[in-house]
Amino acid sequence: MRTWNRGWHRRGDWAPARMVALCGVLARIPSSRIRPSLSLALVVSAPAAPAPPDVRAGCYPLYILDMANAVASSSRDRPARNRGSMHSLHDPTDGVVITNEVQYRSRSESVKHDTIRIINQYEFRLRVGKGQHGEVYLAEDSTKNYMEVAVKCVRRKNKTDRLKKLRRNADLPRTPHTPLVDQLGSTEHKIRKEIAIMKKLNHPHVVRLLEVIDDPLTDKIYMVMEYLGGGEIKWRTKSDNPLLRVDQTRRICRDVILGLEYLHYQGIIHRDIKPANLLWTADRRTVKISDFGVSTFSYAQRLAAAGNGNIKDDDTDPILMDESDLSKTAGTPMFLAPEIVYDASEEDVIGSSQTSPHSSSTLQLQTQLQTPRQRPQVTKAIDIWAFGVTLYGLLFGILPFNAKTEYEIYRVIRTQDWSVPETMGLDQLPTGGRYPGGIGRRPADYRSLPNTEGAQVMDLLSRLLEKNAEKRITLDEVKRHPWITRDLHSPEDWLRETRLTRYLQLEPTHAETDSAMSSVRFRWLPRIGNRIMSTLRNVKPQRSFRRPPRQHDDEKDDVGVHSEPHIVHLTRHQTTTGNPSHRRPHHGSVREKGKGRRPSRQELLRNKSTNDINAKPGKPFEPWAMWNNGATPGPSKRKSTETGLQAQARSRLRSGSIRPATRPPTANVLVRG
Ligand SMILES: Nc1ncnc2c1ncn2[C@@H]1O[C@H](COP(=O)(O)OP(=O)(O)OP(=O)(O)O)[C@@H](O)[C@H]1O
Repeated sequence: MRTWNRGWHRRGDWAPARMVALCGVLARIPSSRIRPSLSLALVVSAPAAPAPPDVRAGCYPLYILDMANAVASSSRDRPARNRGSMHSLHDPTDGVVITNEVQYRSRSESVKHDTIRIINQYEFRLRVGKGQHGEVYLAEDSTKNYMEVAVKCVRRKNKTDRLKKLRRNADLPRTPHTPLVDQLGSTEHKIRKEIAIMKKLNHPHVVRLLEVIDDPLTDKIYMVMEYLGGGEIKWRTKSDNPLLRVDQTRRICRDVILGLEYLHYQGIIHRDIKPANLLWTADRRTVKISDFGVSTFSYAQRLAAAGNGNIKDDDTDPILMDESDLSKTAGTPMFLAPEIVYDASEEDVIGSSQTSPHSSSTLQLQTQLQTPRQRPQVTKAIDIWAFGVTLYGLLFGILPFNAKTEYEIYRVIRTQDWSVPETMGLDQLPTGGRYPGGIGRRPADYRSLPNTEGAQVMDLLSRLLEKNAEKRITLDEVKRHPWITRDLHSPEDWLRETRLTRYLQLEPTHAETDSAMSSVRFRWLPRIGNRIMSTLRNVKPQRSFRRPPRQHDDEKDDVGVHSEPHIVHLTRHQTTTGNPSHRRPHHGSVREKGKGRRPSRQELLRNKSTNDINAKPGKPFEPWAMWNNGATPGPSKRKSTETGLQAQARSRLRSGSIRPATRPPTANVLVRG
């Protein structure tokens, strides 16, 4: 094996015939023996080899895995049982583990006589959600002290894919120019795009992808994510009244703004911001943006946000480069921005005099709404609109634009103004009416706004729900808006501590990824590992998207800079509380397995989010205190904010009924699906 490696490396060329011959040889070697060293060597020692047209999630480890799979899957009859050790790789660019081998097992539970499904190291507990494309399960990672994770199981192909394939001429030859959607089928393309997007993301207010289990021999792809135990944000009662207090809504908004700001910096337009895609952590202190199923990567936006020198190589991933999706109507109708549902046949200046059934009689709105003459560009501003619709929903328990049919909703979004009820939030604060500064007027300077909650939030809403995308408020302005910073002791501190650059400093350096890779991949093959790493370094030149020189950091910025992302998030929150006793010393790169200490569950729960920046020492922040004060449903109703299944999962986990005291590996049955 070593001789081959040396030979390829020295010659530097790559004859296809040699490749075919080699594949034939490799196919006869048990797959467990050829991974991962050979597959890696195949790629890195063949720099001239063109990337195959069906590069999937784009980053080279997947490409590598595809090559390995091409070889491995040629021996389709290999028994699953003989596969040997799991084949997992860390993607050095983002730390997400890519596993291209699935082992299905099951175990009967001694207590309830349930059968536990096990996929690789993940023990499946309960289904916590079901989306359009797949199901999401609560699972536990047996290799990480039974840490809870969410596993999204998605079928590669669905019925519509098959129908589409039948309609197309399936025998047309593939060329490098064949669109990826045609090569992969639209469902698989969507999953791979979602994965490629999620792999780029690492932020405290964005759900983190931990592992992708993608075995070409199975029809499902598994996305292992951090588990958000608090479930979706519940925002309205059955009778369409708000469920959240106004200050709770503001805290949620602050988290979402920070998450969105990061997404946009990464060039990602989420396209489906709505309460159902905002998930609470188990302690309900932090909200994270989830569901990137219809998200799009915009290279132009990434360039504009990050600057040329800061673009990573994986930003040119072919699956991400397809921006044609942007013009398509995707997302949830009531949250769509006017520029998405633009209709050129409509008059461009529309006089509307609509009043919603919820508006007060003093608010007979007469307004001239201008829609642009030309089809406006679809940009990240659509997320800001959707955020505005979300804010409206959280405040009032209803949505600003509604109608009976989808077509009618789009017309309302394009042409009509919105109105407001007299009160907002569960605490029924007065709104003061839709136009605090007079009908149609919006002060240029926030300081001229009346200093009331109602006047400020109306101003923010009217800037978010601005029909002309070019005039819509930017996220940076939203962050500084007086309603967003209203209850902060020091808005300047908050703005400084939540600066985007602070998260970007957490990007792993080459040294960290190198050590992470060598500890995971090449512990048993150091020489090959070193050679591969040095080749990779040449292939992926060092970029400037790294920590800026330390002398420019102020003291607060220093906190958490070297920590592993999950810990750093907490450190950032600890910093925001200003409580130095919570600060965690640096442990160096936690990516180096076994080094540094992982935080205990108690520590994780103790940490606070930006939400509670005002929490006073000794008085723990409790965003859900309202549930206990008698005016609102009692503690048991607290569970109403969880999905039924999540509540069920929680109580079963608490009672211990779904986790035996010991975990004997009884009756491991391989049930390949
Ligand atoms: N990381 C997570 N932690 C906890 N629950 C989750 C997580 N991710 C998703 N869920 C739950 O599963 C549900 C479905 O997940 P998701 O929205 O990602 O699936 P989907 O197929 O993309 O759905 P959609 O139809 O909205 O596109 C969510 O509404 C949420 O309740």
